[in-house]
Amino acid sequence: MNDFKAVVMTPQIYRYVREQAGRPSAVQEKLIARTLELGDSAEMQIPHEQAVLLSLLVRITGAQTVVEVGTYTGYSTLAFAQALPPSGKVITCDVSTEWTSIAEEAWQAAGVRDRIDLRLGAAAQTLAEMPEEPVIDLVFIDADKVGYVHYWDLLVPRVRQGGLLLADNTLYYGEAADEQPEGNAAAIDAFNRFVLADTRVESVLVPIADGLTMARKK
Ligand SMILES: C[S@@+](CC[C@H](N)C(=O)[O-])C[C@H]1O[C@@H](n2cnc3c(N)ncnc32)[C@H](O)[C@@H]1O
Repeated sequence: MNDFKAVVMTPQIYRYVREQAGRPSAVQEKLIARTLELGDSAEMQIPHEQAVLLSLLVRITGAQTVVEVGTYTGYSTLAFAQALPPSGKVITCDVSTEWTSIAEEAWQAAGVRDRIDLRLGAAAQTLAEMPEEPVIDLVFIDADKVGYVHYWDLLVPRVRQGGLLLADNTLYYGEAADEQPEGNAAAIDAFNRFVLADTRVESVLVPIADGLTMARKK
């Protein structure tokens, strides 16, 4: 077995990867453009190929109930909602009315607003207030990096057996792999170690976009 079997990403290879994900819809194009107008924060939006993966995961797992931590302008929420059956629901948590009002316009335009339950407030409190029954099919953690371990601990008991947990930015620009990561990269490295040691799940870190940890609850 090769010790090193990975493609080192270049702009040309990345363009090729993006082409394989197909084109964003008109609503997605508009949301990407509107988000870019926000300036630096736009880098928080997941790339389109990752949104395609999130939609596929909803369809493959047959998820009905999705919980997302970190809405921003709603690109990932939209990917979940569009893949859900009409009876499905995405509960999405954020603290920003400015960013989520942009999201709400896009969800409305895509005709999926009624599948989305936006909860404004600190995610730790929002999640703690959810019933403790294991009814969630899929979770996506994509908010403040120092909160990941706590969000994970609040969510694992609420996910059904066989359910899927996803966490974004688990490479953190590659800095999580530094010998002595700092700041958010250190928080992500601590999260990655926590997940690896968590006997409630089986997991893998997939090097798509900024790194996506995927875990199945045992
Ligand atoms: C990386 S962005 C989410 C990107 C989004 N998933 C997308 O695809 O466009 C992180 C979001 O987490 C939110 N956030 C940060 N700290 C939070 C907290 N304590 N509780 C809830 N949301 C928080 C921010 O307001 C921001 O919108």
